Amino acid sequence: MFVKVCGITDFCQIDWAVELGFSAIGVVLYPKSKRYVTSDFAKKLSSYAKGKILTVCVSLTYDDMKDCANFFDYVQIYEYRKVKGLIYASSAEPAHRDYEYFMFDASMGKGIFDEDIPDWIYNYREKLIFSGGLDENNVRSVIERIKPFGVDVSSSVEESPGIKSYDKMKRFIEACKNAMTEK
Ligand SMILES: O=C(O)c1ccccc1NCC(=O)[C@H](O)[C@H](O)COP(=O)(O)O
Repeated sequence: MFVKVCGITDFCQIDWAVELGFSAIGVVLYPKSKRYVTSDFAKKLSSYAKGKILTVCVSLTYDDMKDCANFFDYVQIYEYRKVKGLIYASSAEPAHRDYEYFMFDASMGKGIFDEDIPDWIYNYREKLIFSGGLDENNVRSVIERIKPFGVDVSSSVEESPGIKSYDKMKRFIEACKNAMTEK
């Protein structure tokens, strides 16, 4: 299963993600985020990660990231744009199908899990990355119930705003792996 850890702000967090078996790291270019990194630093993180793990640059709009988008494997944005490697993120049903993946996300890094999961989401399973308030305790039921292509996490694997925790990342990925193997 595809598991992305978002809001990576340092090289050692990339090493942890690789060692623990995450599929992708996200780097946030939204200036108001507590996980914001500059475009120059985002490029350094991406070139450090290249070949070790998939890389995603994340912001609300493509304009926030356009000068470093080409350094990443995917771009995750909350608007629809015809761009290479699009992960289209929204909490509403997408009007287009022209994306690599659709991320269901109403949280935008706030750690909010909404129990009220819409029925239309099941139509998008094959390319669905489920996100928003996931943690080591609730991810299993999401995987079992929705059977998404992938999941994404940020807040619950942090020890303080913007700083990831190795132990929490480990417990989260283990919960994902257990959900996939212990059926
Ligand atoms: O992480 C942010 O600060 C952020 C800011 C603006 C847009 C998107 C952002 N994050 C996107 C992600 O992929 C998060 O991992 C996703 O929203 C889930 O976050 P969380 O609920 O904290 O696990």
